[in-house]
Amino acid sequence: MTKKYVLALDEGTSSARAILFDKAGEIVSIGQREFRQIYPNPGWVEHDPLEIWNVQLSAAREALLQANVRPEEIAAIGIANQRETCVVWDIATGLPIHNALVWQDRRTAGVCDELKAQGLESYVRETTGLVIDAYFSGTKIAWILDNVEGARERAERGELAAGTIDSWLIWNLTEGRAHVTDYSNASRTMLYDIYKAQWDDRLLAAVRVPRAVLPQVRNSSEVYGMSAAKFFDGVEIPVASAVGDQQGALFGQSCFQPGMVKCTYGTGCSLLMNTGAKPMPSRNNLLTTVAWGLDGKLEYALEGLIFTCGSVVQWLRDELKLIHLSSETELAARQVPDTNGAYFVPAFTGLSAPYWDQYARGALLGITRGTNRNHIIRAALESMAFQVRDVIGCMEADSGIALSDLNVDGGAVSNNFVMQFQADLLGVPVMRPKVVDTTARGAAFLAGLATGFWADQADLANAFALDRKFTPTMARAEADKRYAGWSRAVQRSRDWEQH
Ligand SMILES: Nc1ncnc2c1ncn2[C@@H]1O[C@H](COP(=O)(O)OP(=O)(O)O)[C@@H](O)[C@H]1O
Ligand SMILES: O=P(O)(O)OC[C@H](O)CO
Repeated sequence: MTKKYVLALDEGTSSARAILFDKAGEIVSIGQREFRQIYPNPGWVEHDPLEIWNVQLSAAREALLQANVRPEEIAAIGIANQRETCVVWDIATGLPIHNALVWQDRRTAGVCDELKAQGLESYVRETTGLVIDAYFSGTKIAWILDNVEGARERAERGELAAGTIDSWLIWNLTEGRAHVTDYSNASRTMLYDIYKAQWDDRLLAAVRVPRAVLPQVRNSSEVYGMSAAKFFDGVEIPVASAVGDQQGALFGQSCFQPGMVKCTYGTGCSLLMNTGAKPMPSRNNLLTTVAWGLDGKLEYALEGLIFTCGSVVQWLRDELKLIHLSSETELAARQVPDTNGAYFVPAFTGLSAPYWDQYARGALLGITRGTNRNHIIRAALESMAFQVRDVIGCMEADSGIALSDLNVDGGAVSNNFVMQFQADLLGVPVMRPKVVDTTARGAAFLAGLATGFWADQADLANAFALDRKFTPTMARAEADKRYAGWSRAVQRSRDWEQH
């Protein structure tokens, strides 16, 4: 039977999506399921790994059903995952020993302070390209081993497996036949030497993660195993890619050349600049990370990561109940010409790039008796764009490349107000593609390349089709004035949580 499609599993922070792509790189159908966000304590965020696996599988089946596609027609399955979120499970039963600790979870902030006190900061940066922060997986894996009775001993005996969500999904899809991850996901653990492409013994010892629990690190585009027959009507499908979702978006936007940048507005936001075959160290608190590994060769990226982006809108909806639907924010923001001097710093889980302040907390500043609902909604939306401007400034300084335009994607780019404000603030056009599910497209491309569905990257380089270009209209002086207010607001939110 001719293979007509690739199935991408996009396991994000808020939902699990499954998207079928055809040979032209166009979307054929989408299955999507949300899953529970679990907040056991302030600053703690968990997901139920079994729920993730179940919703991901049903999203995949839904995508097939919707388009009336038979499993035999699928060339490969690719995976793009929320990164850093980690699971520890029992090899014999395949059951998790604890909920997944999500990338947003701050419970290991104190451990990170200790690692800094041990003087490991420059070593971590020079080895992993990262800063020491609770965001990364390493200290989360150690926390689970230390807090589930008997787990550490069992881990040392090789009875447990740990991994990011890609590993967890591959393990389940292959029914335990593969315990693997890819270079891009490994590079988010704070345990992986991105220069030598191997787990780093000094960091494994310092963070206290036994090597035995870790997955084998493989190419981002490679067949890791076949999905078990029972999942797709008796048909086994090659599981052929794994990539961190942000890196997946870089690939899905066909940013294959050094200097190309994409910005994904999801729950969090991540800007990645392709820096080619050499890691580019940052002097401005950005991260150096693996973009992907192909045929044993690593390519790298510079990353500006923003913890809280689209989730401000979920917060307005679910906690403040200022809106019923995310899309209402656009209309509300347009009701007012500006925020009336208000700034919202969404440091719900501390501040990431370029501040890396674990103890910053959210702040609403500059409010007066005249501040209304629309001003607050507008300030929340503007915060996404201000944070992106923070990062772009650092990226330009590090790379010496001035941004000419910004390629965007992710769930929040449907908000035209945010996109226009972003263009105004940066003073460059914002380019929104027709396919904003670029994360999934990256995973599909990588899986399709591994199985010969697409011949090579050149086949994919022209896949970018523009939906809308947002051109800056705000005077530069006005944009700079508003940005200066943002910078002052950020300073007020810093080092708030007592520690
Ligand atoms: N119209 C909108 N305006 C602003 N934000 C939105 C809008 N629609 C969705 N979002 C935000 O986009 C995020 C979801 O984007 P998505 O790329 O699906 O995220 P993830 O991959 O993290 O699950 C949510 O945080 C949501 O609040
Ligand atoms: O789920 P997303 O798309 O917000 O992505 C989360 C990032 O991968 C976290 O590093």
